[in-house]
Amino acid sequence: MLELKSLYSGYKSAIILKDINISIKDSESILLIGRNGAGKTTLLRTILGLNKVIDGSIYFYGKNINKLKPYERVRLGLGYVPQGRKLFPYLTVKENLFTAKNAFTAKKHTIFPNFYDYFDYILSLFPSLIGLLNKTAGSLSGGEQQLVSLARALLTNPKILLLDEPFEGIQPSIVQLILKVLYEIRERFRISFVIVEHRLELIWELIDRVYVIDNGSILKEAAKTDTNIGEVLEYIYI
Ligand SMILES: Nc1ncnc2c1ncn2[C@@H]1O[C@H](COP(=O)(O)OP(=O)(O)OP(=O)(O)O)[C@@H](O)[C@H]1O
Repeated sequence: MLELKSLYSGYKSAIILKDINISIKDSESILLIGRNGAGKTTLLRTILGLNKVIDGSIYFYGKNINKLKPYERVRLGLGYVPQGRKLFPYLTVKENLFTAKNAFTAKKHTIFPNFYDYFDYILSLFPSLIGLLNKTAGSLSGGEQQLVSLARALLTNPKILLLDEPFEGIQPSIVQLILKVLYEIRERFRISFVIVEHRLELIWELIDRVYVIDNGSILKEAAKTDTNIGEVLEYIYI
């Protein structure tokens, strides 16, 4: 489904990611771990097109998407829940959620052909957002904003969802709600996840493979069922 081949990327001032090779099959999910500044966020941003590919390729269902703009990638099926939510603070919650509409209609949803039916379904997963629809996103708490960010990404109808530290600074009841939603959408729509998270106990059931990123390169990788998985997970403590 998603393949990164000898990928180099970074910022104008520096090459951060070096020779990244990752391959994700349909309905498979991965965890990215690594110390602060290792390049995890840069990797998610590069997959989404927010950082330019310097060398190498990104394939999505066999199509090279290197040159596509972020909105075009979202229309193909890449969803993103960025670190720090990145909502439009002066737009209402409803307006933030409706920014997903064009990406939704760009492709067929297997169960919900109509955006408004799908919108009602997604809202039913986040009942606490119903009373907040007309509030500005910037006036919400951090946890509520994270729910809006996740709901917005889901409304684009992603085939793969990139989640950058989705539980950072979130209270336990909202952490549990986010997990419940992720389990439900995985069961129902078989979507894949790329998760950056250091609290293994939260996401262990959701993932199939772990990659350790260090200084912009992949240092180790293992499937959950591999015998060396314990050795790979030790890097979470570094
Ligand atoms: N806008 C930028 N311009 C230049 N360098 C940047 C920029 N943003 C990040 N970097 C650098 O890129 C490197 C990787 O940062 P990145 O945010 O991808 O790491 P990370 O693994 O996600 O870290 P964390 O766990 O702290 O979120 C760091 O050295 C960082 O300083």
